[in-house]
Amino acid sequence: MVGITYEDFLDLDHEPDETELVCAFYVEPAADQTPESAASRVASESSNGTWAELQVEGSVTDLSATACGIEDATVSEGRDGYRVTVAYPDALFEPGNMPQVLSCIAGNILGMKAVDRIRLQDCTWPEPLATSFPGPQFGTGVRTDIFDAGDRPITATVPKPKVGLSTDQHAQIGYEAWTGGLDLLKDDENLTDQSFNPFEDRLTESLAMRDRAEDETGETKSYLLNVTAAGGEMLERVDLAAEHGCEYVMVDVVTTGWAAVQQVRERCEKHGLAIHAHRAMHAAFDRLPDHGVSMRVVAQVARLCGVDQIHTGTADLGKLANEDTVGINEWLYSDLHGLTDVLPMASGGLHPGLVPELVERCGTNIGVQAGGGVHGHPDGTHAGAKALRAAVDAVAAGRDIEDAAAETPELAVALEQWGTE
Ligand SMILES: O=C(O)[C@@](O)(COP(=O)(O)O)[C@H](O)[C@H](O)COP(=O)(O)O
Ligand SMILES: [Mg+2]
Repeated sequence: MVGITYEDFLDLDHEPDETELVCAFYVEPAADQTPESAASRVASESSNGTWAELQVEGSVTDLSATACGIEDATVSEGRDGYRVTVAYPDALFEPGNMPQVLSCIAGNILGMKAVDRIRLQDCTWPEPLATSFPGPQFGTGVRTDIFDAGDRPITATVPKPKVGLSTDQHAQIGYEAWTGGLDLLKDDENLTDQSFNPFEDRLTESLAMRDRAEDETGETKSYLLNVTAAGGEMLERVDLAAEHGCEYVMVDVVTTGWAAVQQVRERCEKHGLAIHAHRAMHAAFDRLPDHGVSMRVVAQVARLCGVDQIHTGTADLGKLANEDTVGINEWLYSDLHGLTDVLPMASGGLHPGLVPELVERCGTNIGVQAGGGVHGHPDGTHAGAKALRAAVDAVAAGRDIEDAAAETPELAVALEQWGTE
């Protein structure tokens, strides 16, 4: 038997091996703590230690995490902050169980009194753990596997107002957006199965309009159908989406929870459906730079769990606060032990005039969603769609948007209305 205390979880000479999950935390120790004592408490409480000395069998310590790096990283004036690196042994984790992994690295430690602030900033995922998750089926491949978009961004629109439209109105807006050149219709996050626009009616009527639009345009069109609901009900909605010939489902991954996301991934594998991840509530824990869980880690978790597309912000061009859109996108494209990549979706306050700068910052391997930026067009949805598509086509072809506006009056009106900033 050995006695383990917090101090046993600190070893600044420890070199993580390739099987360990390595996490980077931002930590502000409490007044009565040193950086070392705070770091050891982070490693202990996020693996298998606690506040009292424990007498344990030697093998138990094989599951113990190690705080193996402490660097000064003050983010806010007058507050001492540190970048604390913690290495977690593979055996601590249940393969393929994301809630269990998060209960370690983003669990009780976020509420410890030993730290005034703590934020999980980044993870380096080792092969054994990473490959115990399915990853995405399609990723950025949706641009060519589902659409014939080549190297241009795919486009999407959310009917606005967010909720309150009838099923007929919703489907009609879809028709006008699709025939205006957009690839995807997207449900808003709070539109699920309300009486004014019931789920199955919305599904069948929207897909009927989709089929008409495909016939008229000769282009593939699809629908980000929001299946978010309580566990069993959500899986039934996934089955319905497949049954009616939809290529996608949309899930709000944070409000739904990762266990449910993993269930949806399994079901989508069976049907060959792509998963669009919306992230409502993410800002509850990633907005502040010195506490919580970064959007970078949320995106990593979403990729492992198998979403094909995820909202990552507009590189600060839109209406919502964004954290490191470009860095997160690069990670979503990067190699992860052979797991498929993920298509970032830029959304939130976008309009055609912002497309050149968006692509300048994020490249073309993205999705561009505009709700207000399409339906707020002075001439309506169809014109708004034509304007957005013309902007995306022009920028993807390296053309000046003003020149494109000379050929597409709808784009000229949009630029007149909202400018290019
Ligand atoms: O409800 C909205 O605000 C949107 O539909 C955008 O509408 P607009 O195009 O009309 O702005 C999206 O939910 C946000 O973009 C989500 O935020 P994020 O992409 O940052 O996750
Ligand atoms: Mg929305």
